[in-house]
Amino acid sequence: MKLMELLNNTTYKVLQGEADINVTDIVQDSRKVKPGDVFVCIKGSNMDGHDLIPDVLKAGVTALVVEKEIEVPIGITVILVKNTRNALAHMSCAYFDHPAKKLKTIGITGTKGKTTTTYMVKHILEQSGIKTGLIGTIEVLIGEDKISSVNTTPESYTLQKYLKQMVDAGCEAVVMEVSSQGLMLDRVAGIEYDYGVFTNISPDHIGPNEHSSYEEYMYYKSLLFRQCKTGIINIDDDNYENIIKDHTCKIESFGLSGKADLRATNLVLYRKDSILGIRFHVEGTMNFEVKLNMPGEFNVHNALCAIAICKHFNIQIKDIIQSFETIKVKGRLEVYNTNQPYSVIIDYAHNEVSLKELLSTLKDYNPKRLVCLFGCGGNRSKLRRYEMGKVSAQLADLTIVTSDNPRFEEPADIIADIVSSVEKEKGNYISIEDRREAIRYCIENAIPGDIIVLAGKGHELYQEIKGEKFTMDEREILKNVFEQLK
Ligand SMILES: CC(=O)N[C@H]1[C@@H](OP(=O)(O)OP(=O)(O)OC[C@H]2O[C@@H](n3ccc(=O)[nH]c3=O)[C@H](O)[C@@H]2O)O[C@H](CO)[C@@H](O)[C@@H]1O[C@H](C)C(=O)N[C@@H](C)C(=O)N[C@H](CCC(=O)O)C(=O)O
Ligand SMILES: Nc1ncnc2c1ncn2[C@@H]1O[C@H](COP(=O)(O)OP(=O)(O)OP(=O)(O)O)[C@@H](O)[C@H]1O
Ligand SMILES: N[C@H](CCC[C@H](N)C(=O)O)C(=O)O
Ligand SMILES: [Mg+2]
Repeated sequence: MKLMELLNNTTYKVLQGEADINVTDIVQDSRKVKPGDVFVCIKGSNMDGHDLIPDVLKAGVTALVVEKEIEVPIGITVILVKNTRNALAHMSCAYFDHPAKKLKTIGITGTKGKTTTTYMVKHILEQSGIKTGLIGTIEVLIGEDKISSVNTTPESYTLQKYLKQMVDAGCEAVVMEVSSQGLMLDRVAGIEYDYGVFTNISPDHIGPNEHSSYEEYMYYKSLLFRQCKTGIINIDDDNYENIIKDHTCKIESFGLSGKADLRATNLVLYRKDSILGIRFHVEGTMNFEVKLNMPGEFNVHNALCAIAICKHFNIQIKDIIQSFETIKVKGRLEVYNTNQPYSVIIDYAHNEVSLKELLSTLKDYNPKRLVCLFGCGGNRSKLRRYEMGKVSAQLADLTIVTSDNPRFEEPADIIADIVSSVEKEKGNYISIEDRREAIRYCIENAIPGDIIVLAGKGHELYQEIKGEKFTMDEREILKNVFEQLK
């Protein structure tokens, strides 16, 4: 493909050579270049691509895209742009022939609920025969293909490649998580979303390599509403006005508030044997009753958000109703059917805020006992241990302290950190280092009416110990324990 065609939507200056040349591929990782490629130099958090120019020249690249003036041998084309990440995104759109324009695109941003809502949308759309690709924290789904994710929002070239694969696989729509880092680092530049969606915002992702302040975090999330046609927002969030500040799209809202265009009313928690869920009424631009097969009041927001999106796809109400009766999102308030008079839930809550929200919403079901099993990741913030220990001691009737990816730390040391704060709060607890044994203990000692939460691992299918990932699926562990109990 001609380099100048790739640069069609980018402002650039030719520093050396010619833009009217053929290039084979666009690459931003020196370890992946091949002769004939154009190398885009990106300054990252660990490495500056401009410093790797001698390596890529040796590997035979034809052209370089840079954001600072550099000197290289004659014969190589050098293109100067203001921002190489942005140029990479626009060049990738062109290279894959603008796949986003061939799909109905839904981008979801917010601190919590993105992953859950994407799966709800996919489930509803596919229930009505609309083939839908998905991109997010857990995986990328393209037809029958599943690719594990590295980032929630992939880097632009990879993202455009996935979108092209979706078009080729016959998808009509894509639903994807758009992280604030994705917006900040131009991973989604060049896409004009049909629907930009805001779930909620609270302080998170602030620190080295992420955002410098809450204001900055909010600012980057707000950018989605300058690159979509319709914005669908949670009007119950205190910060929604900051998020849609300077928006360029049409705005629609959802929420529990009477001002929302699409509202949920008459929320009723339900519990039948081991199954937990919530019923509510949808009012406003649509009107019907939903029985959601997932517990938790915040899932009403996620479900309402999914309905507000799917409304644009002319879905029949009966398909929406049916989807919510069968929905299951891997590791997000995933109710494991125990066939016993107590409930077991697998969830991804792995910090103070999510654990607090999770335990609080489950308490509304008036369990006989709320049992919370969790550990904390090794080589991660130590603060998490004290905070999660405190929350569990305050809200759960029994805390089972165990392991969650100890990585290079001693599991017993992590457990001791957590226990110190559970004890400080006078929480009722026991500790069992081996997570399998801890789960077994919970089930063997369950009493009717209990809600048992396995928190922190969610969709993860491994336990990481000393650099090695050992297979571990909490669903399998539960299945084995229940079989042995028969
Ligand atoms: C801080 C950050 O965002 N890092 C991401 C970023 O790496 P980076 O820009 O720092 O890259 P770098 O390693 O400094 O390298 C700079 C450049 O040199 C190149 N390079 C590097 C080494 C080399 O030998 N040769 C070479 O050419 C690199 O390809 C790159 O072009 O680009 C990588 C490839 O696209 C990402 O995988 C990586 O995400 C890391 C794993 C990460 O943890 N990111 C987090 C902060 C993140 O993005 N999280 C959000 C939200 C998660 C959520 O809440 O759900 C997400 O969307 O995932
Ligand atoms: N709307 C919501 N509000 C608050 N908490 C939520 C909401 N939805 C889900 N949660 C809780 O947060 C956890 C993560 O939810 P989910 O994966 O859907 O969010 P996310 O925005 O994709 O998060 P991440 O940035 O961690 O990928 C869930 O396991 C649940 O405990
Ligand atoms: N993105 C988070 C996920 C944590 C999940 C938990 N299971 C753990 O490993 O601590 C992290 O890497 O800190
Ligand atoms: Mg996510």
